[in-house]
Amino acid sequence: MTQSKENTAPTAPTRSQKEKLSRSVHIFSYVWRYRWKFLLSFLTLVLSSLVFLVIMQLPGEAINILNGENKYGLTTEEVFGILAILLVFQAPLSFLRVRLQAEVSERAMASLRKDLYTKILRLNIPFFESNRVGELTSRITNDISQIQGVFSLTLAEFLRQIIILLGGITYILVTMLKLALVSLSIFPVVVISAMVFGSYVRKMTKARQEQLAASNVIVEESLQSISTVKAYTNEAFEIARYGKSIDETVRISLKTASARGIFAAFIVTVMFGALFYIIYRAVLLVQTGDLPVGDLFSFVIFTALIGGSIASLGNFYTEIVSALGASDRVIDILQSKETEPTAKQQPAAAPALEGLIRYENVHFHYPTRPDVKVLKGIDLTIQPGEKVAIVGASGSGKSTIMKLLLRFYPIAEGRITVDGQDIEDYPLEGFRKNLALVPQEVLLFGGSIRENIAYGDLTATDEAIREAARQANALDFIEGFPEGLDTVVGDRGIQLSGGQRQRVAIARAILKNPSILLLDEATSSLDAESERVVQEALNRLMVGRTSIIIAHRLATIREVDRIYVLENGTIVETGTHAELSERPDGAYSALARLQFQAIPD
Ligand SMILES: Nc1ncnc2c1ncn2[C@@H]1O[C@H](COP(=O)(O)OP(=O)(O)OP(=O)(O)O)[C@@H](O)[C@H]1O
Repeated sequence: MTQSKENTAPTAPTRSQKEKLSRSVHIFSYVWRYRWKFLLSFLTLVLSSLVFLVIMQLPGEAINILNGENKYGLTTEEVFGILAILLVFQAPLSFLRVRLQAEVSERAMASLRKDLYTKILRLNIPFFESNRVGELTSRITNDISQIQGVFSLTLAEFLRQIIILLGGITYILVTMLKLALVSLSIFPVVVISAMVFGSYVRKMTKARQEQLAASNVIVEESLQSISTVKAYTNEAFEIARYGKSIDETVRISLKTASARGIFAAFIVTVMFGALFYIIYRAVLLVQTGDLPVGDLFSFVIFTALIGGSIASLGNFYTEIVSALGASDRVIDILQSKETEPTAKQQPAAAPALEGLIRYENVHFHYPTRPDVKVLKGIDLTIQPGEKVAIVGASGSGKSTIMKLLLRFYPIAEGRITVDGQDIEDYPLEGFRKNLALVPQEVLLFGGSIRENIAYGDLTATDEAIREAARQANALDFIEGFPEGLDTVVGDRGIQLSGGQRQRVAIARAILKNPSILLLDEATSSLDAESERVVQEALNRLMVGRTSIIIAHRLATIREVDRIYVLENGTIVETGTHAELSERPDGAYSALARLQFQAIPD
């Protein structure tokens, strides 16, 4: 039961911003690995911002010199000379800053992405059942991009704007106190009202994004199962669903646009109104001789800089807050405890198993559905090299028996032993190396056929891959393609038929050379010829290995050593095909009759 509780992670618990901030230290540790470059980039940022502030004072000073009111005792040539030197000086600073920031953020986020992916792959199967794959991918792509945005740009720009803000205020306070006091009494009012307004607009923008994301999910889902959509002629239904969702996006967008429009009008009127009022006061000061004209010029420049930096702070705040949310979600996964034991925790050596399999009173329910008992006391013994089949109605628990042997889930009660030892006691990776699974629906990875076969043994030689393909009866059709083993399959390549895909999967299993073989027979029947070549390949694959076959068609399992008939999670009959067929009232005969009726040929 505790298991199922844990499974609800990582649909993040709501945390306060403060908690998120302290948790994000973990993400910061990735950046801190490059601390010298990180600090150097900040140093160049501070320097270039200060240089920028100095540069901005010089045009005003030039005007003061024109009017004979110069403050620093410099000539026009000297002012422009300093300007030129500063411009040249800031050039390498700017370059270094951009380059260092990119380097730190790219490298740090690359390590974070790798760690996150490693972690996700090590999570156990129940975790994947309680989390949508789309959400997990979005952690690696969108969330980390958002965090990267903060480290590559936002933090630096934020700091730069703060420096400009503080530097600018200090400058006008020191050089023109009276005027500064006028503007500082007006600015905060404007800024605070802008911020309140801004936060409303941001909230609406977020709602729009979420609605748009919901629409995209519709596109994604329908395209993923496009053949189902078409087979059920549900195009019109999907179009209507998408249309409705998009219309909602438009509605929210327009509401946001109204708010943004009012905001824009407000900013233009109030901000510029305030600015002009301040300039008006400044002109009065010039008229009374209290302010040099050049200072008025500088004042306008600095007020604009201060205004600009205040306006940008709100945006940075939003970006930082949403990156905190993103990092919180990433950390949830990084710290999730639902991992499989890795080689680091257990000795990695792969035991060479004989393949004596024993289920002892195995009871099981899925962690996500603790109330539904799927297996109710399974007992069975399979000798090394034996071939057995499990048959039974859909949902009776056949696949579950296999999944337990693969150690996808912890067993509730009872145990499974292989070669006399509890499977839980073997190092997981080493244990699984002894098993190969040929699944019902073979999904190939995008890539060449060669890569797909080599998935069974990444170190296999070309010769071994070819031999495996030959034994799997796959070499002929592979060589029929102009590119042979290098033929690309999957989304961007050629689509293989069901029988061809199965033979690639068989070749993969042959290459893995396991002592235990798990065959989940395809439900969809192949045509007679494909069926024959696939069956032949399977027979070859099973020689000398303990094999468990989930059979959907009884015709394919006449030759097995033993058949187990499963009903509602219990084994109700055991025997060879001949033995079981002799019991006309038995469960096996009933299944056989059902199939005979279903396929009347
Ligand atoms: N991941 C899962 N989470 C929760 N319940 C599951 C899960 N997988 C299977 N079940 C349930 O467990 C029961 C047994 O499923 P299982 O897949 O083992 O049956 P099966 O005999 O292999 O069926 P089929 O012949 O249709 O493949 C079913 O009631 C199913 O709904």
